[in-house]
Amino acid sequence: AIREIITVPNPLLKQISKPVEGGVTDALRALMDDMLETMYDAPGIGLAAIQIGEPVRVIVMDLQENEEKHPRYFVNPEIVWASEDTSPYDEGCLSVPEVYDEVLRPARVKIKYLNYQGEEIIEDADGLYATCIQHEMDHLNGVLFIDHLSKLKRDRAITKVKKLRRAA
Ligand SMILES: O=C(O)C[C@@H](Cc1ccccc1)C(=O)SCC(=O)c1ccccc1
Ligand SMILES: [Zn+2]
Repeated sequence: AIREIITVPNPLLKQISKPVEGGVTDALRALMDDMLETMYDAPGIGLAAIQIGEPVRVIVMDLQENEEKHPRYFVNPEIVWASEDTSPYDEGCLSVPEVYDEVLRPARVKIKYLNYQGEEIIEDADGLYATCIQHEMDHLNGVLFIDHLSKLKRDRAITKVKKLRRAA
């Protein structure tokens, strides 16, 4: 089912999400299916469970490379290594609609997570995959991409989203 995406300002988005206990169950897979459906509908390329109000450490992603659907699921993801060198990207966020700004993040990361089947995966990420997984991992720690910007830019972003909401 398509779920409502929480937008700023909302204290829920600042919560630290809790690790999933008890492995990847059918109930957890149902949540990940809802997250993916919600993400495609938005549309977006990633979604953290907290963005639909579920404070658990679960992320879905589909970078939609060359138009094929390639969904990825991450349960209890961890960044186990990050490169010194960084790369900029004009990020957006479904919880901060119609705001885009440049964020610098490590260019490459090594991640460890459980996949849809509950298998442990260790994987290297670079490019948009690296940028997106770090953006989603921030969500699990209550951090939004605008928290990496100046206070001035952050306040302007929140003011802009408030105006959008009134107009809706
Ligand atoms: O809020 C989110 O986590 C989703 C966010 C993920 C993200 C985008 C860009 C850089 C880092 C992380 C989005 O998907 S915003 C929407 C967006 O960027 C997009 C939407 C449709 C097609 C392609 C990109
Ligand atoms: Zn986001």
